[in-house]
Formats: sequence, C-alpha cells, structure tokens
Amino acid sequence: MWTLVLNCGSSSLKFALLDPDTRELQLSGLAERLGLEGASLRLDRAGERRTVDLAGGAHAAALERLLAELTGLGLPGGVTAVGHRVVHGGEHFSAPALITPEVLEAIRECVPLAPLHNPANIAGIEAAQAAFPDAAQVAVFDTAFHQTMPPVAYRYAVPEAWYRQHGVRRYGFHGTSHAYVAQEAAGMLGRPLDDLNLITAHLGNGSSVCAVAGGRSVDTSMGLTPLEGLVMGTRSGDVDPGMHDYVARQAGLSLSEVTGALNRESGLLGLSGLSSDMRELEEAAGRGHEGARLALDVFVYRLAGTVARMAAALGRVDGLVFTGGIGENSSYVRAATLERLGVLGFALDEAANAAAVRGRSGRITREGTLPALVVNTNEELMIARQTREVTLGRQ
Ligand SMILES: Nc1ncnc2c1ncn2[C@@H]1O[C@H](COP(=O)(O)OP(=O)(O)O)[C@@H](O)[C@H]1O
Ligand SMILES: CC(=O)OP(=O)(O)O
Ligand SMILES: [Mg+2]
Repeated sequence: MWTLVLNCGSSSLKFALLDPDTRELQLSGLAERLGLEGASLRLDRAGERRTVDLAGGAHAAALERLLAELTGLGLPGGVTAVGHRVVHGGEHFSAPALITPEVLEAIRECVPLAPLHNPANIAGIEAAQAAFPDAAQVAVFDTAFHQTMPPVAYRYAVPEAWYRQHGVRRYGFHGTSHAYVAQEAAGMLGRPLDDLNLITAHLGNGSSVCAVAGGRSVDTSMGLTPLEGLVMGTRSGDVDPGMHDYVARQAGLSLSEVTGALNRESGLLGLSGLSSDMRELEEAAGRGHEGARLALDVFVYRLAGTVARMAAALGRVDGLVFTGGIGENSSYVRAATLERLGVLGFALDEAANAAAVRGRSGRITREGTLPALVVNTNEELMIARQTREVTLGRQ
C-alpha cells in the first residue's frame, strides 16, 4: 500500500512515497525555494537523483510536478493515502486524524500559533486534495505526542484567563521524531520502552529536547510556539519576555517585526552574523571566525542546560538520544554537550562518536557509563505508519 508523506515547510516541501509495512521507498525528495526565483524539485529514486526547475512555482506547482512523476511510475493501485505533517494541532489533537472539513478548520485556527509552519501545511493539504481526490488524507501532528505532559510542565505562570480563553500554554513540537527515536533507542538498548526514562534531542533547523518517561512525553523545551527553548538555525529560543517591548521601543519596530526577527534573523544566524547552517559554522569556527565560535558555544551551553532540566523532570535518566541533521552528524556538538553533562554520568567514547555520522547510529559513551545514543530519525516512516493506522480504522 503506497503512502505519500508530505512535510511542508514555509518555503520547502519534503516528500516520500513508501510502503509503511516493508519500509520500501519508491521515491523521496525535496522541493526548495518555493515561490521564489530558483525554485526546484529534487527527486531521489533507486539511487538516482534528478533536479527539476519549478520556475518560481510554490507548493501547488511542486505537487503538480510530483503527481506527474508518480503517474509516470505506474504504481499498482496508485497512491491510496497521503499523510501530512502538521506542526500545530493545539489542544484539539492527541492522535493523528483523518482530514475532514472540521479538522482542516481546527488546523487553520492554529495558524497564529505556528505562523512559519501551519500555512504551509494547509497549502500542502489543499494541493494534495486536488491532486489525489480519491486518496485518504491524514494529518499527523507534531504537538500530539506532547499532549501527555502534566500541567506542571505545560502551564505558564501567566494570568489564568490567557490559558482558559486563548489556549496560552506549552504545546511542544517535533513529537513524531521524539516518539520515533525513543522507540528505536529502546530497541538499541535492548530494554522495553515502558521501563525507560529517556531524553531525546532533535537538533535540526528547528531544535527541541524532550523528556520521555515510559514512551510518553512529560516535558519538552518548545512551548506555545516553535520559538521557545534551544538556540536554532534562525530562531532565538528563550529570551527575556521583557525584551520584546524594550527592542520595539528602542529600535522603532512593531511587536510583529520583533517576533519576525526572533524567528528569522536570530539563533545561530544572529549570533554568528554568518550562517544558520551548523556545518558552515563548524568550518568557519575552525578557521578562527569569532562569531561562529560564539554561536557554537551558546548553542551547546543552552542545549546542555536544557538536557539537565529534562533530567530534573524525569528524576532518573536511562539515556540521551541525539537526532536531526545536527544530532546525527555533528560529532563536535555531541562531544561538547556531553562534556558539560559529565555531572549526569556521561563519558564520551571518542572513536564511537567520530564514527556515528552520515546515517550510522549507535552508542557514543563508554560501556559502564550512562548511554548516549545517535539515532537516525525517520519522520516520514512514522507518518506513513500512523496514516495507515488511521485509514485502516476507517475501513
Ligand atoms: N556533517 C554535519 N555536521 C554538522 N552539521 C550538519 C552536518 N550535516 C547536516 N548538519 C546540520 O543539520 C542542520 C539541518 O538539519 P535537518 O534536520 O536536515 O533540518 P530540518 O529541520 O530542515 O529537517 C543544519 O544546521 C546542517 O548544517
Ligand atoms: C516545529 C519545528 O520547529 O519544525 P522544523 O524543525 O521543521 O522547523
Ligand atoms: Mg526538521
């Protein structure tokens, strides 16, 4: 049963066509710079890579082209289901959902809470509905996994009416990835997930850490929006809430301009003045670029502090998992973070850490010390599996 998975970002679209049972992958790829000059679609199929120019087209153009490619594959039975990553589901969803007009409306209501992500997710859903009118469309929410957090973790110390009337609380994101790597880590440790207290660190363009007790999220570093918590590619993570008003007045900006700058001009990019890309920053720091050095140091300092906070949420820690583009590839970030976390009982195995890059997973701390693992996330597989579960439940 072929399931198409769509992960729409603000200017990108990641996709995969796979069989969730066999993990067989027919096609995967990425469309970038959507709606901009130089928009292109990269298709990976059977070890071959092709790039198609989209002539400035946006999500609909990318999907139209993707549909043409899929038709060309002549799949038996075609695409029967489409699974969509939806970043914000608010308090409406603690599980994946078949997309009905009501579900789409609830996703739309969450747009103000995830302005970089939900509009793109909706564009993907609408384009897929038009392109595959007979396929079941399913939404898989980043927020769903975190709906198990207790009030002590999700409530802010703000007027109660903000929570009751406007849903001001911590939601958490990257739930599909945190849930997947926690399961995988349990397998690698040879212990049942139910018995494990894990800390998972998803470090990509957006980054978050999660405390997973017995397979359930009990705390996470992102909050009301995907802006809270760690330093990210272009996002600030935690700042003093008093900063908004101060900067608005001093720099003559509106509040939404301040929020825009905290989302798009901050984080690694803001600190380094150079780039939002960790690989580029590691190279520049190696050449002595001071801004890049500072960006790496702040990233690691905040990450280690946040992991320690998650340890307090769990009480007992059985392991730490690194995942996402940075977590899976940056042996530097992992080593520097674990060095700061010796206090929790981690001791790095340097050779194992150096080897765990480019898709190689495994343990990176010495035997007899607390396990830290590198696990490759697979949000597409997880979304395809959940999509299948929802569509089977419907038959
Ligand atoms: N070899 C590497 N060393 C350090 N960082 C890397 C390496 N490969 C990828 N990254 C970083 O991973 C980040 C992107 O992560 P990814 O999970 O692909 O992003 P997204 O959130 O868009 O899915 C970028 O900062 C990139 O520099
Ligand atoms: C929620 C979030 O931050 O997602 P991403 O890492 O894809 O930007
Ligand atoms: Mg990501």
